[in-house]
Amino acid sequence: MSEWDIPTADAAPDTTEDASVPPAEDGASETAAEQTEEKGKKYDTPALDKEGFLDKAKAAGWTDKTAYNYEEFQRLGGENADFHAASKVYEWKDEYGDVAPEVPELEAVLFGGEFQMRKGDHINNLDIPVSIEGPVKVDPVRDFQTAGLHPVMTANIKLCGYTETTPVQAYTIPAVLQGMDVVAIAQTGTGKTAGYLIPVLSRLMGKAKKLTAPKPNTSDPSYNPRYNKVRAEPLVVIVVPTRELAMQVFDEARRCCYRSMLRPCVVYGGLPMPMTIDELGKGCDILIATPGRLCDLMDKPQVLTMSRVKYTIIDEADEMLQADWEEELRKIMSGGDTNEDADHIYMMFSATFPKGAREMARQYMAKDYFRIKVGRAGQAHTNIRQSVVYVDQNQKREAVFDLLFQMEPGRTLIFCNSKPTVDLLDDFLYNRGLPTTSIHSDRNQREREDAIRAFRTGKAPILIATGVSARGWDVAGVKHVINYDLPSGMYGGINEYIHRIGRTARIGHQGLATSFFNDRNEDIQQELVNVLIECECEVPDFLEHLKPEEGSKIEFDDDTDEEVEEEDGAAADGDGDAGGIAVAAGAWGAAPADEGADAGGFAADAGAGGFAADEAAPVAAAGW
Ligand SMILES: Nc1ncnc2c1ncn2[C@@H]1O[C@H](COP(=O)(O)OP(=O)(O)OP(=O)(O)O)[C@@H](O)[C@H]1O
Repeated sequence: MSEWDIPTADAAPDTTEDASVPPAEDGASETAAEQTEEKGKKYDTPALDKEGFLDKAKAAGWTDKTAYNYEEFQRLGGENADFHAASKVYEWKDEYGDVAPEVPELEAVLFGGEFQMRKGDHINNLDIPVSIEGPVKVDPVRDFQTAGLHPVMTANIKLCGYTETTPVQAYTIPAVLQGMDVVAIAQTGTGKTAGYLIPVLSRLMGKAKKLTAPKPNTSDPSYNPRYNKVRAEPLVVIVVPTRELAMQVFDEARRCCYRSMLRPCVVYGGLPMPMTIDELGKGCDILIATPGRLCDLMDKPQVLTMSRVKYTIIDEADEMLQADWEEELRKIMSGGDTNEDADHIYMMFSATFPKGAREMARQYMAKDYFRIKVGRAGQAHTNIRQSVVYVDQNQKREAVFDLLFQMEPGRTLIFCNSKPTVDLLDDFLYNRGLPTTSIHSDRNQREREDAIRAFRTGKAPILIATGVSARGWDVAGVKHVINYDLPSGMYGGINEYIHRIGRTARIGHQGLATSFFNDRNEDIQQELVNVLIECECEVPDFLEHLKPEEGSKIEFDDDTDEEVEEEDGAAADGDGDAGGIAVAAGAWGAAPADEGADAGGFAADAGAGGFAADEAAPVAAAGW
């Protein structure tokens, strides 16, 4: 095997025998045919019957395909069955002191799952220089034990198996503990969720008794949701753009809140409203929500009040700052009965943060908010081996079928740009004996939850999805992401590409991302080449002409902010103080710059709190 942890199949299947070239799906023009000959390959799949394809898939090591079980769906109550939102959380009783006892059964569910992600062997490849800007210096924390966290939180982190902070966590933890508004940008799969949950929840743990609203004892057998329910008065609101991400953040919050007084709840579209109201009625300190459902609930003051909220966190913030969500976001940030006191802290997180979104974010944040950027906004990392192959439009189905036999079977995520393409490709691969499932926004909530569960557990290791639904997904063991359709401009462009490929190679694992390119994708070809070069991946021959000249720098459209330069100028005219600290901190895990550096590996001396030797590096250079 190469230095990559991505095993290929022993031998690529022989696709030349019994070849029958499938007819073009649409009337391919002569030009397209010529281009296919020039750049792309014709995929000649053996003509097999259904059984033949099934045998081929099994021989390659793919598991049996399992049809979606509609009978089981009905048996479980169809749309009224229990949803992920009803998953068990720690039940706090009044008689506990500050720390509640362990509950081994729940602990096994929360922390012992075989499908929970553990950090991989290539975590050092995430050692990417961090730049920060803020009103005060922040000492990065390298390990959780010395981070000043509540003992219950430290214990929960240990149960999660986290030993060291990731670069983004190293700065978010102390910044939040100091009570600052935060914007953080860091690569996909680098622990941004824990980066906000850990410090926020830890900070609340010490004060929960004082701050939280009274909750009923739901573990009491006499608890009756009809009579005993309370109004939800969350202290923390976390807004995420998709239902699946909401469930995932809820799971991480369930782990972080274990043995604490804080009760997490999740609400999202597709959940029956009575069930949502019942769950909130059990008491809610940490509310994870999709924006539409949250706004609906804000209109029901007997169910939810935002008057106690101390922390509002917007995950996948650049997505949430788009015009489509403007109304909802405005309402969530300052509408209704939202607590607008100065003690309300706002945070935004994402792997991509285009300049326009960064400008918009500023209007919601405190004047002196803390900014953390790991590498460049929208940068991928080198644990993802990106490959771009030319595939003519009418060859894509055969190409993806062929590709699935080139790799050792493993969890594979295939992205298409439209819902009909997802459905058609799922049918096509399923009928060829492959264990597929699919997800998009036209599926009902039960189907969506089932599809994700089947993919997570490996029952259906090939998941076909539209890109939009996949932001933030964190599924252990995803070896391969395939962009069946590249996300050209109208489908989110290069930022969408970064989020999609980021479903593999998370937290120190490695993975492969293969993208099918053809003439329809010319609008992102330059940015794609830039990303390939930045991540030290091969640029294919047909894009070679877009490589920058030897010795010249890659230009990323988005990497400088005029607003920051303006801000610098303004500060210079004013009190001469640039409004705080703006530095390029050292590479994570880099060799200490001098003997005084701590073992944490920051490229500066410990006393300087991890700032790099070139501490005076201006913000503009850091690319804010
Ligand atoms: N310090 C840590 N050590 C080991 N694993 C961690 C650590 N922090 C987080 N993780 C795990 O890393 C995985 C990825 O984290 P997370 O989903 O928060 O990434 P992310 O940066 O939000 O990615 P994306 O931008 O794709 O949403 C999760 O499974 C999480 O449990």
